[in-house]
Amino acid sequence: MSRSRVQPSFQSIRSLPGDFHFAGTSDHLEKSDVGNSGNTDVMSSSIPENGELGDAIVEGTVGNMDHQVIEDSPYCGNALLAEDRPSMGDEELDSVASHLPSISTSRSERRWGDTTPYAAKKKLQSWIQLPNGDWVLGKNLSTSSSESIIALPDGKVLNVKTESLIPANPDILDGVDDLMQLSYLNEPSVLYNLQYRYNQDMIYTKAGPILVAINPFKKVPLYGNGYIEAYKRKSVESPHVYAITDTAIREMRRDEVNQSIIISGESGAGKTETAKIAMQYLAALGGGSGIEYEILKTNPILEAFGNAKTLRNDNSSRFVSSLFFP
Ligand SMILES: Nc1ncnc2c1ncn2[C@@H]1O[C@H](COP(=O)(O)OP(=O)(O)OP(=O)(O)O)[C@@H](O)[C@H]1O
Repeated sequence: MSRSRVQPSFQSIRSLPGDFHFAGTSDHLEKSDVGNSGNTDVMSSSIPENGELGDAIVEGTVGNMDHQVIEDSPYCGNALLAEDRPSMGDEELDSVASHLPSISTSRSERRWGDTTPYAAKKKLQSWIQLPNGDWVLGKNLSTSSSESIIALPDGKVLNVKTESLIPANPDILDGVDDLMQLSYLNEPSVLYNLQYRYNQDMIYTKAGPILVAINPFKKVPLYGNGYIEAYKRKSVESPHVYAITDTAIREMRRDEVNQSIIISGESGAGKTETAKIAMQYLAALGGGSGIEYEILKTNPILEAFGNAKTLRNDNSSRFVSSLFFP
């Protein structure tokens, strides 16, 4: 898998739903000349709301804190002004930034800032939510506790409220197979990671013990006997329904306790298909008579009677509702 950063055109992610706002709202943006940059929708119905990290404040206990600021600490309140930045390339952006009004705040104000000054100093990137709800990845040029200057991939430079910035993860974490590995676990970072993997047909991603599946609405080369054998032998570790099913069956045998796999998602998310993929794995593990496969083959007949076309799903399962709510 390529670890290079996705091209700028992919770096705008639409946030769903439309009425959802968690950090800054659109009024944090002081320039509204940012157009829509190529959006790619990602299923986000099951994505948790932003878990804002990095709000911790380290308080000194001895002496005068003003003299004890550790510059490299992410909790250091030192604002970084445009003129303080090292000139490592980006000359064009630097010159644009220098024409923007200088942003500076008092030391006491800066001390209580979050990790954003640290991100700016290290020339890290941040997510910014545009008025239309899209997330876009920008490069921190300078920041203070109240305002920051951000360069967008399309070359535009924005002056935004610092509190509206969401820290982005370093490039090396692009496409990690477990969201737990992300340094910053927030909505745009999760969406970006899922989209990055989805673009490479990696529709499964772990979130700790949970498996997140993005419905590909197309055939993906992730199933079949070869894969089943590989997961049985544990020769692959990529997140997969087969891996979840394998763990369940092994733990059932080991602990002699029944196991459950809970599959949830909105209509059309792929629950039924996922359940069928899990049953395919169980049938293969069962080996033996092949009766398992015969049972699985009856699915289309059952679906012909029990499924219905709905607005959200051409093949919506209606069995469960009729079972529990006759
Ligand atoms: N892993 C997959 N690979 C390819 N296509 C898939 C996959 N999962 C789902 N799909 C596609 O999405 C469609 C809807 O999936 P599915 O019927 O499983 O949704 P559901 O969550 O069970 O919906 P409902 O709650 O309405 O029954 C499928 O008919 C199929 O076209």
